[in-house]
Amino acid sequence: MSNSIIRTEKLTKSYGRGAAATHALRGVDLEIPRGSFTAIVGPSGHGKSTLMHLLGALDRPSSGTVHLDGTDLGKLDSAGLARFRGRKIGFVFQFFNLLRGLSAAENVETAMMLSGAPPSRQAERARELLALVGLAEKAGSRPGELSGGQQQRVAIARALANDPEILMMDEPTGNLDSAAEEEIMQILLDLHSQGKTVIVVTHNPDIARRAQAVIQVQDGQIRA
Ligand SMILES: Nc1ncnc2c1ncn2[C@@H]1O[C@H](COP(=O)(O)OP(=O)(O)OP(=O)(O)O)[C@@H](O)[C@H]1O
Repeated sequence: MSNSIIRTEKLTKSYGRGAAATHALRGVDLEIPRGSFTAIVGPSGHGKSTLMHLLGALDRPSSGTVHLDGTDLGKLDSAGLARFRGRKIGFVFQFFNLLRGLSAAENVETAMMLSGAPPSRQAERARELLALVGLAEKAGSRPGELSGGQQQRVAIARALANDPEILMMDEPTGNLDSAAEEEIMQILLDLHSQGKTVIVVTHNPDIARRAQAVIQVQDGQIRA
């Protein structure tokens, strides 16, 4: 097993065509070690989210390759890519993206719908994961009844539902106050110490300071 869980070569991504094209990534070579805690930082609009989307198989590059756990993502068709992504990666976004009409537990269970696990096991695992993020008491609450920090913890529990090796987050604390931000940070550090590979796109210097590795994206390239 390689020591890098993600490796990219000459990765580029352009949106649009011709004179109107935006060259969001312009040749990115990077490696992310298995089990590391990596922050992706850089000025707004310089390509961080685009990079995360390519690393996480949410989008395809214009050119170049991404190897994720030894698999060349460019060799997978759309269905294969979706399956691979579902197995390997849990995602957390800035605005939580929870389903408003469902309870916290049901939100976590939705991520397991395709796992084939029996519903009783899914319900049990949802409760275990909510307990892990300190929300055992709130399993029956809907997102509207939870604070921003609590909603983000539900989103983390959901991202962990299928026990992914990698957790990818785009500005997970961007919408939170500093107390909630610290709670989320502690959860991320715990997950990292349990062996998860944690990759966080962030403007938050506290997160970047506590990461093991920092990747600086500027003008669509990695700054050495
Ligand atoms: N779907 C899209 N269509 C067209 N242009 C896009 C698209 N997504 C991103 N871009 C452009 O690509 C460039 C990089 O955007 P990206 O979202 O990756 O930056 P970012 O560093 O994550 O920014 P922020 O910190 O503000 O979230 C920007 O110029 C943006 O306008």
